[in-house]
Amino acid sequence: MQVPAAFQYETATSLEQAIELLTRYGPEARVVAGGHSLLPMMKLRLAQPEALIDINGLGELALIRVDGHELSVGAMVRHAELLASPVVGEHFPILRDAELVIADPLVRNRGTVGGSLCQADPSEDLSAAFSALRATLVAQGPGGRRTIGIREFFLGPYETALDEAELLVEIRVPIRSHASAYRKVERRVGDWAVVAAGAVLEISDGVITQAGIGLTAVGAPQFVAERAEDFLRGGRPDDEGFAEAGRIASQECRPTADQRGPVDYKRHLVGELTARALRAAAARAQGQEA
Ligand SMILES: Cc1cc2nc3c(=O)[nH]c(=O)nc-3n(C[C@H](O)[C@H](O)[C@H](O)COP(=O)(O)OP(=O)(O)OC[C@H]3O[C@@H](n4cnc5c(N)ncnc54)[C@H](O)[C@@H]3O)c2cc1C
Repeated sequence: MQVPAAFQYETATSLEQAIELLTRYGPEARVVAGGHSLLPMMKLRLAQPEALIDINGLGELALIRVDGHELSVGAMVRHAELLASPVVGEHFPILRDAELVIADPLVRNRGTVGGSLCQADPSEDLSAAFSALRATLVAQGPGGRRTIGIREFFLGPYETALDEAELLVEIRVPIRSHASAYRKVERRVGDWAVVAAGAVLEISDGVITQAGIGLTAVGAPQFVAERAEDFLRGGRPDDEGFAEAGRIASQECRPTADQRGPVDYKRHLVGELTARALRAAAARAQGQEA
């Protein structure tokens, strides 16, 4: 049986206390949220924190709110809560689509939105979905609060822009007129993505004024396909343009061969899923369910 190395365990009762504990224990301390990523890594001894700071008691981080014209998702919101949220379903179908295919109900009941982003796993679905939405992340540390654009948050696999004693507090996304969708291929239900693509479209007078394309599991820098986004902006939302955007996305990502498939297959999936997500988003913009 795999067991983690010994560690100190602390329960934070406030955000301030969590930051104080992180500061006191230093670089060898980690916060634990749902524990679904961290604990398996500890059991495999890939992570050996000297102290775990449990933030499950921080109810202030577990809210989904509409704040002015923005959706605010607390870092401790569970996957299942994001999936069940009516405001998320109405304004951000890309998040609902993604949550429907993340793991299984056991993981979704416990795993958190903040933990998913902070883990920065290259195959994480929410990282791609929130990157397509150009979300803003709010972090808090000993020096106070700061905001980080999600496209500056991911520094590389398992690496983020958070400072040592900083916590991710909330994720903010403007509620504006846009349409979105997420499409994933997995080997079996509940598995990590072979490839997944998310699309966000803002359309005005029949022209695309802004586009977001998020990709996961294919080494796309910051989980996005920027050249495909540039191509779409200013064009018409039609099948031909979507297929070309998919082709560009398939060229700009950097998949590697693994047990989920060879590089060519993954590039093909990127093209296909990007086009499908764009078509589904465009259909939703016209009030059709996709
Ligand atoms: C069987 C299984 C299947 C899965 N399938 C999928 C899938 O299909 N798609 C997918 O996207 N994901 C999948 N996951 C991953 C799952 O989404 C994540 O494990 C989980 O949501 C991470 O959140 P957590 O709350 O469990 O994080 P934890 O494991 O508690 O933490 C992860 C990391 O983030 C840090 N952290 C957590 N919260 C904060 C915070 N607020 N501020 C700063 N740092 C923080 C921790 O210190 C740790 O380093 C799967 C996981 C499992 C176990």
